[in-house]
Amino acid sequence: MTPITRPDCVRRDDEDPLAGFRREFLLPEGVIYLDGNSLGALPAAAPGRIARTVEHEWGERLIASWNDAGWWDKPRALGAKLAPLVGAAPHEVVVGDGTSANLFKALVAALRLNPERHVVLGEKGNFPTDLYITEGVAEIMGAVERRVDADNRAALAGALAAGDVAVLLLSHVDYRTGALRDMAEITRLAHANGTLVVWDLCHSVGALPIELAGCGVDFAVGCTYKYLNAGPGAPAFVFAAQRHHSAARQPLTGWHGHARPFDFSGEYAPAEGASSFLSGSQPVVAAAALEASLDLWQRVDLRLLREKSVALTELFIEQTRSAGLDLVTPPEPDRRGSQVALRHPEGYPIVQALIARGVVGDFRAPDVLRFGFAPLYLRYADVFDAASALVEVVRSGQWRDPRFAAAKAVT
Ligand SMILES: Cc1ncc(COP(=O)(O)O)c(C=O)c1O
Ligand SMILES: Nc1c(O)cccc1C(=O)C[C@H](N)C(=O)O
Repeated sequence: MTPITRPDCVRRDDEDPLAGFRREFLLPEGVIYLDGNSLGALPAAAPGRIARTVEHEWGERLIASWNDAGWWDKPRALGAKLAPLVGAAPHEVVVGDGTSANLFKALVAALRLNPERHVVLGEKGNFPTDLYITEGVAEIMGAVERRVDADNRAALAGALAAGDVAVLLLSHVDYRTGALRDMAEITRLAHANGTLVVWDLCHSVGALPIELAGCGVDFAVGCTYKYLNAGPGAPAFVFAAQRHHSAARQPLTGWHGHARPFDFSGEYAPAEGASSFLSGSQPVVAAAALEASLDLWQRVDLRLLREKSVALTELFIEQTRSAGLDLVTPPEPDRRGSQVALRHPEGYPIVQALIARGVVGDFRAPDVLRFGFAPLYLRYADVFDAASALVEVVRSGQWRDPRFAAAKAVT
């Protein structure tokens, strides 16, 4: 195979149908940002949208904005905008609260829908908040928590076949390895065993097309600050399948999830659709950034996004092969999300040395170097340069410089 050159990559950028989206993000000069799987870049439209919300809607229009600016309905309006990105109907998704809180609500709702069963099946090595929330839910609900290797189909099938699993919680894409799970097949397997499924979409939404309704998923949650670029701590979302709307009962029954909140009634009555998953007042200013981002996402062809994502990850894997690091991410493109994870015992200083050169990836203990590929603002030439930098840092031993072994950063 002829080696790929930088001019080849520049040519691919020239032909890239998604190339124009890069201009819709504000990116620092001289930085190749491969951490959009942790915190996405800033959409150029977001600062203006936030300023309008603050200065006009809040500053001038004050309380009237709950109605006039659509603040009250924002969780539903944003849910409807997000719905096509996850293959759901508009009324099956609401935006609000954080991923952890929504996980809590979805897991309790699922347990209540399957009262004869008492096990919550999670996955070994899932993102810690998923594990901790599951533990908390199990304790409160008098349920039992079990964990399985989500990438071992026989183990998963065996755990489900036990016949006592009320709900299965899995990440669609693993935050550390980047492994993509077969949502359709696993959901089918769970249902065949009488188990409901909650999918965590944090690392797949905005990275690839998702078909929640098509796969028959029961519930799903996800954040909006990674590939969806809504900013740090941006409101999350929750999906509840239409068929569960009448029976599902989430536990944080606040007034924003009430059927008639302005009756100020003393009794709770759930709102229709996924709206019943809302609890209290939502962060309207933060929602403005998400709205700016989702407006941009309405124009994204998810098939092209996935094609480019696969091409970028392929390119990075190919071009870093000579560095000799172990590939943690599945080599088959259809089994990975939009990230590449590599293993090296000195991963931390290697990532720091790369950051010093303007290539921003991250490190996850104990030894994983993670690189996220956001197809809307990354160019093929960026990926080529980042891969060359990694190979050079590893080969030259530059990472041994004592300044790269400094105290570990929080992210
Ligand atoms: C799989 C997964 N779930 C949940 C979260 C975060 O939850 P929260 O948005 O509540 O901090 C993350 C990342 O922070 C994650 O990677
Ligand atoms: N949500 C984060 C935060 O509030 C602080 C720092 C990092 C994050 C992250 O999103 C981490 C990310 N989920 C990960 O996959 O590691």
